[in-house]
Amino acid sequence: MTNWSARSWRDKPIQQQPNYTDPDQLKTVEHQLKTYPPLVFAEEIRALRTQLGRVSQGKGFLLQGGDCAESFADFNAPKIRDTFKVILQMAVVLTFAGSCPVTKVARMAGQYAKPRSSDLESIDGVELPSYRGDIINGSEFTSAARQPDPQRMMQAYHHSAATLNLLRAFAQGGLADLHKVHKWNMSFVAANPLKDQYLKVAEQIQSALKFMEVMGITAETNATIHETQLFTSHEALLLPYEEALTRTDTLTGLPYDCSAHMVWIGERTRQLDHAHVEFMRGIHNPIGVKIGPTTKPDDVIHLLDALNPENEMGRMTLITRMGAGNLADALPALVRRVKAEGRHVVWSSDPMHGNTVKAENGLKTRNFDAIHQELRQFFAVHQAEGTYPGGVHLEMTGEDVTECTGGAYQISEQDLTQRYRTQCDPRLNADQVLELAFLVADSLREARQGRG
Ligand SMILES: O=C[C@H](O)[C@H](O)COP(=O)(O)O
Ligand SMILES: C=C(OP(=O)(O)O)C(=O)O
Ligand SMILES: [Mn+2]
Repeated sequence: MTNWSARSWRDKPIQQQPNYTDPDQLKTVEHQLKTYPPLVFAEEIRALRTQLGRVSQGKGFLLQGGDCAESFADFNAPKIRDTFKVILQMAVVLTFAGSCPVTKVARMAGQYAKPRSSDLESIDGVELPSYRGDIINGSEFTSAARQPDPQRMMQAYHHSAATLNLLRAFAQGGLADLHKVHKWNMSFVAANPLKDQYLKVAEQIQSALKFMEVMGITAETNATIHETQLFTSHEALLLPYEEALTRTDTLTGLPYDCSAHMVWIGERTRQLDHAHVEFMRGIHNPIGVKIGPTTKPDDVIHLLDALNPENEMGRMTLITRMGAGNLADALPALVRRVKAEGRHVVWSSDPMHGNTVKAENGLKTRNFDAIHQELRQFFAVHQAEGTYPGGVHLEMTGEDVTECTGGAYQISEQDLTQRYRTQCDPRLNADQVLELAFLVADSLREARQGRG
């Protein structure tokens, strides 16, 4: 790797960073973080890369999801448990529909830094710096809270460590038992106003589980029924933090960003000659890049050249976030070019960020039908181009929030104020996530027809 170091990004232009006023305080925090244990182990990161390599070949599916922004205030076991549960519930439906392994990657245990459209927020004539995620500043609309504070990086580290600890316990300690997860899904279906739509798939899963049980494949005899593997991810936006957690793996001698298994570059910070691309090109994690509706085929190829010059499998996930109205026009040219050049990528769909609208009461929201439509179009484009729709990337929570409109419970714009709790963007609630899983089950089944 030519002229790369974990700090070489510092010589490049950079977007979306806080202005820390006390450079000594920042240095102290960075120094401290560099001495702390990594949050994840390089061998786990390689395991995820291997799985994503299989996904890129059409032999699996990627499910990535969680909060838009995790919050320090909302940091508790039920919240972590409920999001974990809903990721697993969705994964069971997709595993069955696709007849393939589903790689689960949470936007958790580190999703604390946010890029913003505007540097300033103004309320009733008062203007303050925008909230940029709990790792940077506070969301309360006061001048004190909005000051970026480097100490928040330490808090983010400790919150991430505790979250990971609980996720690992849930994944291995019995909460991921396939039968349990399926029972939750049956309860979801039974209570849902549109249950007739979802019942068929749920009953098919029920029969498959029954068949396995009769054949002697049970939680007692088979660990895969009882346990699962959940990886973590976040947008690697705050580079002083990511640099401090980048470590040289003793087994391979290669640098890994050990703040999470997978990290991604956002739509706003993926300029080729800027700091984020520079940082990401040198770490050996699997990485994602968000791809918006104005992206040109050349842009994608240049990004792949910079970030994956050896065209290694499992390294790159292209996360398209086009908007339901744009995807059918914008995606085919990108897919064709990547295919023509024989590049190995996982194509994943983020149907959230291109579908954000402002409700009449001023709250940011997204409509369930637009989200579903973008996903359907994503599958349709790949079907038409003979490429593989490899994953979905969702902003979601296990909580019963009212942030996205629509779905079987027909959340209206007026309902949004009831339980609007997000720190940043509107998330699908548990019911909406599962509905989406059942609705895309058919598209996934079709996409996977004839694949091993
Ligand atoms: O999560 C993504 C971005 O941070 C978010 O969509 C930006 O939102 P904004 O347009 O309110 O700044
Ligand atoms: C900031 C995000 O997305 P994008 O970069 O696609 O806007 C996000 O995933 O929260
Ligand atoms: Mn978001």
